[in-house]
Amino acid sequence: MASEPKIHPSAETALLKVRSKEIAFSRFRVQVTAGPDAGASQTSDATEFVIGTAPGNQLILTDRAVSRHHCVISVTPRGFFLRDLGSKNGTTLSGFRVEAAYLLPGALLGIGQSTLRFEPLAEEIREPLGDEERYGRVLGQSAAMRRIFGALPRIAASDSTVLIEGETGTGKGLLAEAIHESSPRAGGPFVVIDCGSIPPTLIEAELFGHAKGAFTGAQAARAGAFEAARGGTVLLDEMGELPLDMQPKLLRVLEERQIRRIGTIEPTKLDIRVIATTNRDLRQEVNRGNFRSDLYYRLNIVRLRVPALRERPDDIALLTAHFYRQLAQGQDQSPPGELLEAFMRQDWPGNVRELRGAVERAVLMIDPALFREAVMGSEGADGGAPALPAPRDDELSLSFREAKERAVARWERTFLTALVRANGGNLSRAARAARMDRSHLRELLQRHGVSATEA
Ligand SMILES: Nc1ncnc2c1ncn2[C@@H]1O[C@H](COP(=O)(O)OP(=O)(O)OP(=O)(O)O)[C@@H](O)[C@H]1O
Repeated sequence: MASEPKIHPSAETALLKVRSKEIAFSRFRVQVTAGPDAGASQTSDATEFVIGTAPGNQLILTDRAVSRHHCVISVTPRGFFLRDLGSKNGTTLSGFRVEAAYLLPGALLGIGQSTLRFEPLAEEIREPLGDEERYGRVLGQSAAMRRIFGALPRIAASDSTVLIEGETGTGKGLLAEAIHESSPRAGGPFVVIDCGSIPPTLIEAELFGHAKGAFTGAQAARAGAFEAARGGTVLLDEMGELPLDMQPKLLRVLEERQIRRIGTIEPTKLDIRVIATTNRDLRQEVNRGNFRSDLYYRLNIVRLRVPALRERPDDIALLTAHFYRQLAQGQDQSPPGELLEAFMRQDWPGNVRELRGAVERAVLMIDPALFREAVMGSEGADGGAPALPAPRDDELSLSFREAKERAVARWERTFLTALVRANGGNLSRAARAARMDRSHLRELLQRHGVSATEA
């Protein structure tokens, strides 16, 4: 993602104001002054304004040299931020090609054959901020998260398709689950389909199911994930990874609300709600030809963008305290001040997931008993090798994905500690023994707080 340049501080705050119960942001107008759409003009009514030829954009142009989702203008605390969305012919500002820039009043943008004039208005739009610092199991006290919490009750009550965007580890999956749990479908199933991890050859059968004998190995009829989610919600996780040839089939399901198992002719009616998550900008994927525009349009009914943790440092203390309470089992329940201070200074490229891992390591370092338990595990049946720890009671209420994530992290730590110990604390020997790349092992050890000597 393009880094945001600094602008004069006086231009800040006027654009996006956070008050105790609401957030207010300035409106602006974009007018086409030259090109095939000359005379067209549009005023913003949200914090994002997308310009391109696809339906669903805020300003839709017919100019054939313009991409489907060409560029976006966002209202940020620092200014009106213009970003090219990987368009084919690029975006210019006063004759210079730009990836991203802050716009000043009267700025002239060049896209395709068209020239557009940007003008801020003296009007503002207000949106409510939630009072609560949580929604279901999703915590947050930053304005960005409270803005999402403010919108969620309405979103959860509806049956609309939701697209959740955000970097890895920002909590998209947790948010999707919270929407399901506070929706009228809460009593129904919540089925997660990880589009990124199912091999392309299996994905159709996983989603739609199959009839008996539909292909070699199909000994019995089997329902797919969509049928399993009847009366509930389907989470299409990592939607951007869905192979292109599957996309029209999924589009049909969303449009017709019915599926056909592989090998059957009769359609089955579905009563499901769809939530999709992605850590890619699907608009860029549409421009690149990796994602179908019509499917994006179908998914993009309600769009939520979960900000990266570095964009909402106000959440770090709350999340650290929460994870600390969860993990420190019976110890002094508040995280040490120095830990918080150190955490506040970090960038967290792995977002909340990385923060959780760091808290877990810190807790283990502080409590030798917990550390021993994690390292020794319970004795396995295979002659004393540390077994994968059994799930803790509190983990049984987690989603399968989350519980597995935690178990794998614990197993990794157990394995690495034993590996380093068995090799006299020597990194190179340990890497050779485990047939691992030395720098990869070093990185893993650092992540888990296990030390080894470099020599
Ligand atoms: N706001 C939050 N409050 C409490 N826990 C959170 C929050 N955000 C994330 N987490 C925790 O962080 C971890 C990662 O969250 P999650 O799997 O939902 O992220 P994601 O954005 O879906 O990641 P990916 O794109 O990699 O699938 C989980 O353990 C989740 O419970």
